[in-house]
Amino acid sequence: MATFQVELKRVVDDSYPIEIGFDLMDYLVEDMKNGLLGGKQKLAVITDSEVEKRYAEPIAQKLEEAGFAVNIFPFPAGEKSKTRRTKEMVEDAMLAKGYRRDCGIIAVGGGVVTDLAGFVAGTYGRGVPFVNYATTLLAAADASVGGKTAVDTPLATNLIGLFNQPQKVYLDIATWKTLPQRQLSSGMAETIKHACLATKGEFFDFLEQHMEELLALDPALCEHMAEENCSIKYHVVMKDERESGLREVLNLGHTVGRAIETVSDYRLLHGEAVSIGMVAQLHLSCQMGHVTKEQVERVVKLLKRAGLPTEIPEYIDREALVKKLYTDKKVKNGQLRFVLQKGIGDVVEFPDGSFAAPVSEETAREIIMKMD
Ligand SMILES: NC(=O)c1ccc[n+]([C@@H]2O[C@H](COP(=O)([O-])OP(=O)(O)OC[C@H]3O[C@@H](n4cnc5c(N)ncnc54)[C@H](O)[C@@H]3O)[C@@H](O)[C@H]2O)c1
Ligand SMILES: O=C(O)C(=O)C[C@@H](O)[C@H](O)[C@H](O)COP(=O)(O)O
Ligand SMILES: [Zn+2]
Repeated sequence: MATFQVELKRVVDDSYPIEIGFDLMDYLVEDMKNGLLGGKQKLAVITDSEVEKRYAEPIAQKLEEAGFAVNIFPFPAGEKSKTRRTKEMVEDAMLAKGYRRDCGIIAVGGGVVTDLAGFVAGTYGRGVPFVNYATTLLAAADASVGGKTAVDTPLATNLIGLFNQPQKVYLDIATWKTLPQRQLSSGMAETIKHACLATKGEFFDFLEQHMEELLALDPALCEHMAEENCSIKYHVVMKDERESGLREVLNLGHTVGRAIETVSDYRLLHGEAVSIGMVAQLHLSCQMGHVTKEQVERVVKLLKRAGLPTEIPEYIDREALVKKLYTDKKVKNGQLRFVLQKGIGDVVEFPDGSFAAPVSEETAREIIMKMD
């Protein structure tokens, strides 16, 4: 018998910039000309059917004019496309067009596109570089930053994927003007989540003061919101990229949120599901003495003003919802775990340094059954 030790102490610098502003396509092209994505000349623009004409085509055209070889790989818009099947289809289309390891990927779209394209990038030819060009509030607030990439399976969302950081992220606020109101509200759920878990209430106060103006896309206010969202998210990611502890705070509202998203068969958008999940965690946090009834009401009121649901829809089978909670990635040794809000703008940290509380199935069921 012999034992060898393969020493692979890799020092990786995965740092990257995030550009926030209006109409950022020309900046992307300039960056590409200056060697972003390692100077790769063959580029795959991955997008969805709704975003293709408006944003992916102009980006592809500008890149072609700058001398790059570009093809667009679109898939049908919507969460139901975030699957292994779609990933395979995109990959096969890229293979057929001669894309090999010497290519780069540009994800143009919302969170479904950035999650899927980032996953494709992580496995294509064992990994090629990519950038995210976010075109929804939700992707700008959350999905395009932090390197969680994944696809859904019939069992639940995001079960297959990898941590894979982009080379750069562009948050183009100008794209929000074509977003349907329901999608804008969906992005507002992750924004309110951020306000509930960080900045000690400052960001929450801002959202309370300006919700209607934000939904009406006031430019300066939207820019501030985008910057706050981004700053909250990347500061957490910088401290705990692979979710060994602190990053779990970004999962506030997602224990019930992700479960209800699947049980609704995606009738609920991600942010809508998170909104209902936020209400569930608020009830739990209140029951455990971490938030007051008034604070629960304050958050629920803001979610409603953002156009978000705060009640479990009638068509949801609540017992199925309780079972689905076990697909959550925070589950440890079969134990459900919830991130809990502490007042407004903070979360509960436990003495062992963890950020998710063990919660019995009975307690989780009680909360879910009691909710409106
Ligand atoms: N990786 C992460 O950290 C993270 C964080 C939060 C959410 N997510 C994931 O993000 C996804 C939700 O993202 P989403 O809400 O952006 O969904 P999405 O990508 O499906 O976009 C929503 C809809 O808006 C359309 N659209 C996109 N940009 C548009 C624009 N500018 N104008 C008009 N229509 C536009 C899309 O075609 C789609 O129909 C979920 O799959 C969720 O799991 C990931
Ligand atoms: O970035 C994170 O970490 C998050 O948890 C952000 C969430 O808003 C996002 O929905 C994420 O995709 C959820 O991940 P999962 O690990 O619960 O599947
Ligand atoms: Zn989310």
